[in-house]
Amino acid sequence: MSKPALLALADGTLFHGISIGTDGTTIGEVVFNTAMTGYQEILTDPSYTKQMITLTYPHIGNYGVSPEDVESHSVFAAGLIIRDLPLLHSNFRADMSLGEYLVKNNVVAIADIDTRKLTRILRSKGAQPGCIVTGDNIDAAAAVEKAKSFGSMAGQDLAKVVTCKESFAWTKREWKLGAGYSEQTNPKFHVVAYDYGVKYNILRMLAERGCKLTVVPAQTPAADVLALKPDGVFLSNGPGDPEPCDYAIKAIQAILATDVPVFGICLGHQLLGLASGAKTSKMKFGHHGANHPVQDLASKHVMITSQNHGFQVDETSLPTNVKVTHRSLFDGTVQGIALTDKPAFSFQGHPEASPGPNDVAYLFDKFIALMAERKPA
Ligand SMILES: NC(=O)CC[C@H](N)C(=O)O
Repeated sequence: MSKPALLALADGTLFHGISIGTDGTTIGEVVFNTAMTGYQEILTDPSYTKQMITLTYPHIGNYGVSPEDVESHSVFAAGLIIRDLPLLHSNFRADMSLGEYLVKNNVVAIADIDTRKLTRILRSKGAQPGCIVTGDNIDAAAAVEKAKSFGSMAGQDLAKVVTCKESFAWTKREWKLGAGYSEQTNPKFHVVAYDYGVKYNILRMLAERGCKLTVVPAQTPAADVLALKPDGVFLSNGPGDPEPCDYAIKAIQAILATDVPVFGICLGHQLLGLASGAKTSKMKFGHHGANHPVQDLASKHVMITSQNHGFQVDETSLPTNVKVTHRSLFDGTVQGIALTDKPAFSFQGHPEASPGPNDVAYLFDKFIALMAERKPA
């Protein structure tokens, strides 16, 4: 028999359901994600630190979990909120069910709640703190108070919390059916990647395109990075608010003073914006999903993209040497920028997908082309 569970929002709304993960209490910012698949990649994306994810697709867990489908070394999401966990999963790659995985990874999670109602609340009022409690005799008023105690994501520097402790090398390439992951044994470029909470598929896609990578902790000074003589510097995705990451902004400014190509994704995009003199702000409920249309303003192509962010680069704050390259067709917000006087550009969504469509993978090729231009074969 499943134990009861309660999701309490800071505004006092209560959702009664069942516990499908570990027993306990968790708090975080409640967001909704519209991806239909990819729950394991989402749970292990470090950008979700301190966030509880509502998946709007009603059946979550159909294909179980696989040890190969992780985006980092562990689960980072603060909790999972779903409509229905199927009794059975079916997938030749799976080694356990989603429920078993949640217990094994100490994730507090709730199912059997009206996720459509919850999403409508988050959409109209904005993302807000929540608390999941499991067990009998739950004190709902105490759960609402716990939710409120979370405060806001604004002002929280979480990149330095989730980053690697020491630098490491990465050579693993993209996953292929029948072959799994292979190694990059003949690299042409050396990329130093700042780890603000990096997703593995970004590293895999760079390795696939001929890079060997040195992943460095978020607070590594620019001088140490430049001493590694990189052909390019990558700024990763990551959790929290970009604005308090002053060490990163300072390091990026020092790297921009050279002619080394720079590519940023998500938090890395926001940090490139801040380092260039732009401002960032918190969005109402952000973008989380795998079905967001974004336009490349140069080619006019519209791509369906993977998204996961709650902050944005403010267009009106952009200095004259930064141009907008991509725009969200949902709300018109900035989705990509490029410096006009430096080989530096960034994307707000997730070109590495995982989960999601691969429409924006060409940005990795663009980064490779910038490095190749500077370092002819
Ligand atoms: N995926 C990310 O890198 C997210 C960036 C940032 N934490 C935001 O929420 O906007």
